[in-house]
Amino acid sequence: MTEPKQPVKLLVLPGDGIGPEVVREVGRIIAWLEKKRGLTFELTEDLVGGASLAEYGVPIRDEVIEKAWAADAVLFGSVGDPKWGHVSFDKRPEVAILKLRQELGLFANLRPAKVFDALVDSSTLKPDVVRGLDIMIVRETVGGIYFGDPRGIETLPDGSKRGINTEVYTTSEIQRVARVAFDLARKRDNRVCSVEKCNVMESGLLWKEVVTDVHAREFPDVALSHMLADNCAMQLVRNPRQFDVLVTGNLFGDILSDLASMLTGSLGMLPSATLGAEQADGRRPALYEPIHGSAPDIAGQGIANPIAQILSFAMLLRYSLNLQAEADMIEQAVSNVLASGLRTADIMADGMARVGTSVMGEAIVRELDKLQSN
Ligand SMILES: NC(=O)C1=CN([C@@H]2O[C@H](COP(=O)(O)OP(=O)(O)OC[C@H]3O[C@@H](n4cnc5c(N)ncnc54)[C@H](O)[C@@H]3O)[C@@H](O)[C@H]2O)C=CC1
Ligand SMILES: CC(C)CC(=O)C(=O)O
Ligand SMILES: [Mg+2]
Repeated sequence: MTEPKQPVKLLVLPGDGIGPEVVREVGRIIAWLEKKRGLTFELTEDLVGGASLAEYGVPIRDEVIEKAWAADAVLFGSVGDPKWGHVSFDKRPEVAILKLRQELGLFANLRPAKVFDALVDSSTLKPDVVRGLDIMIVRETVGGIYFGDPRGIETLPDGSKRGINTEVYTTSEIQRVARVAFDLARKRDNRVCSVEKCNVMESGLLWKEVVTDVHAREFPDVALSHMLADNCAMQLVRNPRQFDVLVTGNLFGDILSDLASMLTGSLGMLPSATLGAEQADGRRPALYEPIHGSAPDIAGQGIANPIAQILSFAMLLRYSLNLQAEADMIEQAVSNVLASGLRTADIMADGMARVGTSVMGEAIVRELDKLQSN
């Protein structure tokens, strides 16, 4: 993969709650890359989620999907606002991210749970259990129970109701995400654990069969294991080091990655990349977002941790633009700032200096300056 044609076209969708607060901090890093690394970015910003509902009456416009296709990559904040709790299900702010994933075919959501040395004491687990921990969760994102039919809320003859969602996975949906996981494993510790509930779900049984088949045919050199999702939740807390790459469906991946974030210290630390299929012209649609949501409980206070968003941007540089040196620099700058003792509230510990969102962002840019001059 060669480095990108310039200017790099980014669609920036800050969204709701803390989304705009943490995306703003990426803006500083983009400005730094332009000034100090000679890169040029063409940024297009638009509204999604509750912000779009307020302005346009829909969580996302078709025009925004078109802009996402035209961009080299999408940088997404988060969506969701309790203010819109009354709207019908298909108009909720969260539809914006579901629709982007589905329309762009973003099926492989990479959620790395990596523990920074400086944060071993912030983890929910003992330092020795998490030191050096580096897990990659590969979550399928356009199938499964978030999208299956039938769905809805039906009124029964007696006036009571039933809510329905359906877990559906097809062979090809499982094959393509399994290939992503096996490919990633080959560049890491060469181990994949596939997670489902084949003991009680047919979709899980098919998942296991297809992953086993893809492994045997295409990736026999990678060590493959299987685990039921409930056990996996427990094992992630008991002994997370047993995992290298986890591959799983939409719902289990959503839950297990929020759980894994606490091994790293906070939900505010976990970035993600969501990748689609390579197109005929060689381009691959991709969206980068933290795994957290809009955090309405802390929105507007300037205290959100911007690191998950900043690390998501580092993933964008790595996966969509092949700017490995710049991605490495950002990750190193985050590591150095944490080592210097700065902490947002969510990762605060005794003896450390508590800072807000923008001071953390500024400190990371200062650290980039130091790395550049070394
Ligand atoms: N991709 C997306 O846009 C996502 C959207 N959501 C939506 O976000 C809204 C809020 O959902 P919640 O369940 O509260 O999950 P959440 O992820 O927004 O927050 C959960 C907890 O983690 C904290 N937290 C999250 N990010 C943080 C950060 N960067 N720094 C410090 N603390 C942080 C929050 O303050 C809260 O206490 C909902 O509407 C939900 O649907 C949730 C997850 C993903
Ligand atoms: C659609 C999102 C709100 C679901 C979610 O929590 C996520 O993708 O992490
Ligand atoms: Mg989630």
